[in-house]
Amino acid sequence: MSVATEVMISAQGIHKSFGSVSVLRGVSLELARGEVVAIIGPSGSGKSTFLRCLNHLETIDRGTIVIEGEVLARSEGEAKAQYVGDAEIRKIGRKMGMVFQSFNLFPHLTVLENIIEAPMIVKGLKRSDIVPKAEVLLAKVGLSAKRDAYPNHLSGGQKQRVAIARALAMEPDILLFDEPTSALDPELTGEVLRTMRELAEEHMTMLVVTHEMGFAREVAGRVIFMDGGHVVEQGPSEVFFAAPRHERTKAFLHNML
Ligand SMILES: Nc1ncnc2c1ncn2[C@@H]1O[C@H](COP(=O)(O)OP(=O)(O)OP(=O)(O)O)[C@@H](O)[C@H]1O
Repeated sequence: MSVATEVMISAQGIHKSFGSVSVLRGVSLELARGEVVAIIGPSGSGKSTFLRCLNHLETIDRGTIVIEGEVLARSEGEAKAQYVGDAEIRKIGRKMGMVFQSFNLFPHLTVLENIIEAPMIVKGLKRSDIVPKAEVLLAKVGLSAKRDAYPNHLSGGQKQRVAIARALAMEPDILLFDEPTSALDPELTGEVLRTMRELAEEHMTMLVVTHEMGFAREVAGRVIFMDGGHVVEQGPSEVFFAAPRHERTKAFLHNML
């Protein structure tokens, strides 16, 4: 019996400029439930901008974004994209959690408070309901002992694991990672990648912008190579790395591997 693939993210023909600089020039991507997809490419190719467009941290100029069947923005032909109303944007936004390169933890809150803040404020959950869940998440990322510490007493790798726990506390269906290990010293990337690998093994749907070719090769099921605001090439990771087809992909991988 075949099981229909559930499309979690559908982005079609996304265009985005900052002033006169055209950063995304017709980027399309589909992500199915449980997929782990890595987006790789040279600096400035538009990877982070694309991710930020998906969860409305940036607005698109043209194209269509549908999240779990719900339209976020759509454009007819060459027309400017039209967004749905604010309440729908917020509802769609809650389907996605985001982990940033720079962690973005609240420095004046403890680890636990960082994790429970959004569920309490955005979802209106009671502290007594969310604290036990936060403690389970802290155990999951291996940081139970840091429950009451402040972020400035944590290593970069620990901060990023708190940021992952914080994103998970909102129970998103999709996790977006924007270069989660790029700000870390090399010896600290492993612990964060391990946490991400565990999430992948639990079939979390993940879209990961990364410079970590090892992660893209070993954990991602599919790899997308972006350059100059275009998707140049994509494919199952084992095929992508074994036999890249485009010269630009080959040159990029040659420099990275
Ligand atoms: N808010 C902004 N205002 C103006 N230009 C921006 C803005 N955000 C991104 N850009 C520009 O868009 C281009 C693409 O940036 P983006 O961060 O998406 O690239 P990237 O592929 O993620 O690069 P990196 O791997 O270095 O993070 C760059 O030229 C960048 O300067």
